[in-house]
Amino acid sequence: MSQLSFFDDNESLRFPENLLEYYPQFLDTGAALALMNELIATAPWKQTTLTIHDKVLLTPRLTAWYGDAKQSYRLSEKQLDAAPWTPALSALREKVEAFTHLHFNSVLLNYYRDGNDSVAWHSDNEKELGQHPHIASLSLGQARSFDFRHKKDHQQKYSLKLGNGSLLIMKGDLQQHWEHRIPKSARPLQPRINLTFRIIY
Ligand SMILES: O=C(O)CCC(=O)C(=O)O
Ligand SMILES: [Fe+2]
Repeated sequence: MSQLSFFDDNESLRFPENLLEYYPQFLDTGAALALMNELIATAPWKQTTLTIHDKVLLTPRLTAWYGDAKQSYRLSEKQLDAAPWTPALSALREKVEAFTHLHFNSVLLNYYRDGNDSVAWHSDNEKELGQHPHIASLSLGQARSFDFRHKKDHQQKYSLKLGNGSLLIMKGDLQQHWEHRIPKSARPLQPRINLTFRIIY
């Protein structure tokens, strides 16, 4: 499978390949859109809350969580119960595992309904994920910008468009030294679902 290069004419714009791999066509267009529509209709979507400066706000996206039995995981201080794998998500997990040679025991789904939905700067560095987690991130539907920046030097900043059917592998020191986000868009955008396959210890 072809991997998109992070090389640019300007050598300094090159993102370290030991931290990210991007495969634009992991799923074909039709399969990716069909899966998105199935997930929109069937996943146990929840909108959680977050507290900023003593204000309780709704998280600007919907989430759902699937995993092996007895899998529990603290996400943003919230204990989420993992739903059992569905046939479609089991098949997808097998495809991701065959490609990455990793075994994932859970998947977090994010549903961005339109350009107002987003995820703020963060890193996935919960201790349950281990020191240098491999996270396989599959995107369905609307292409969205994925920004990342160095935690100690925000000038070191990159952006990548995550297209329909693409697979992004996050690995190495990425969660330790970098943070990422999906920004809001002023333009009207179609729905997008992102699935992050994770290994919870
Ligand atoms: O939607 C995405 O591509 C990223 C989601 C994300 O960063 C997360 O779930 O931790
Ligand atoms: Fe993340």
